Amino acid sequence: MEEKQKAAAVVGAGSWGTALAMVLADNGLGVRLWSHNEEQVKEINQFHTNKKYLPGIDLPELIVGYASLSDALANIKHVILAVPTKAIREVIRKIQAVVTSPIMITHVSKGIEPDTLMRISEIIKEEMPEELLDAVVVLSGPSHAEEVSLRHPTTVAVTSENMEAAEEIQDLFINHNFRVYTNSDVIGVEIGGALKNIIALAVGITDGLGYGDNAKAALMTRGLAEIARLGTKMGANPLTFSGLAGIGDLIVTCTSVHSRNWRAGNLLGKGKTLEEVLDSMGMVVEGVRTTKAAYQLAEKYEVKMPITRVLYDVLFNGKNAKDGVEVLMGRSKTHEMEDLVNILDERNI
Ligand SMILES: NC(=O)C1=CN([C@@H]2O[C@H](COP(=O)(O)OP(=O)(O)OC[C@H]3O[C@@H](n4cnc5c(N)ncnc54)[C@H](OP(=O)(O)O)[C@@H]3O)[C@@H](O)[C@H]2O)C=CC1
Ligand SMILES: O=C(CO)COP(=O)(O)O
Repeated sequence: MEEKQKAAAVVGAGSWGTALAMVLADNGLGVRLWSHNEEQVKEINQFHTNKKYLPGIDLPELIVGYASLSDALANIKHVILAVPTKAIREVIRKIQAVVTSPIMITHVSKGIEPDTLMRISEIIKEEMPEELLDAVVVLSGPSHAEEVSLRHPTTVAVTSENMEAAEEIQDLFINHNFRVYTNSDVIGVEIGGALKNIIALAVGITDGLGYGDNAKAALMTRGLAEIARLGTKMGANPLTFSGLAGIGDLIVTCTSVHSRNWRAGNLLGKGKTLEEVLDSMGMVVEGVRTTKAAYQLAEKYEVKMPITRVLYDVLFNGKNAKDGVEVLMGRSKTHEMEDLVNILDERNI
């Protein structure tokens, strides 16, 4: 039975929200799992499953499905926000309309809003009245829901402008299967988590084209270089990109069969259109919108992001994927580290 002081709410019952609800339930918390889909709520409460998003997994009984957001959030301090980036604003507006006392929001989504170029923590702070927001925490890192739900060893990082809040969330989630580190670099953690999806799409494409591991390693390494260049120019700590939210998440997303971004890229590389691919996925492929946002960020911050630019042309301007690889391989010769070193010099790091 849920005790009021030992409960948390997870908003969004997709694969990640449900897997994280399981971690919290394993830690003894009553978890209110909100979904906008009433049928799914019934399934969670009647059968303790969420078959569409985590097939074959039995959910702990401490997880209770809620169709009413105000009931789910009543007397709750900890809210875990687990919807795709494009739904964040809409859902935050719904949350702020029903909460009456301050909440701590932990967001676990990986994206950047195109056009506004805002990170998710910035959107949350813009939409939530200050008096209702205790703190915003970000949880990110190499963590496929499918493996977390099987209680396989997983590591993530949490960050916040309020490090006491980040430590509170570390305590809430950490257990023997799910190890949580703190990191004080909010920009780096959010940029690393969002932009690795672009590179996973690109790796999926080259795998789909039949290129091998050399191409994969090249995209991952040079992809991390361009993520680090942009992130550092935006104010991130460059070391964050060698951590869980940087290289860690890049590795898992570019190499795992679970990755929706890699799978979508793979289908594109095999000749499917973007529309066909997105229709067939049934789950969010964050990297597509993030490619647009990162392309705009590269323009704004005047940072070289060749992989992002080529992927943008493949996704949105009809460029042939093989020609895109030609463009990347045919660029004028350059130094491996010089651009990042120049950015570090500009920032006196
Ligand atoms: N899956 C994973 O392993 C991981 C995912 N993430 C990140 O977590 C975020 C969520 O991803 P994930 O759970 O995988 O996505 P899924 O596609 O698995 O699920 C998304 C969930 O959000 C719901 N949703 C979509 N739009 C709205 C809306 N407007 N209002 C309310 N609910 C909505 C969906 O409902 P419906 O069923 O009706 O579509 C679904 O329940 C993404 O940013 C992703 O990058 C981060 C780490 C790991
Ligand atoms: O972020 C993830 C793993 O850390 C999930 O990646 P996908 O969205 O590509 O499945």
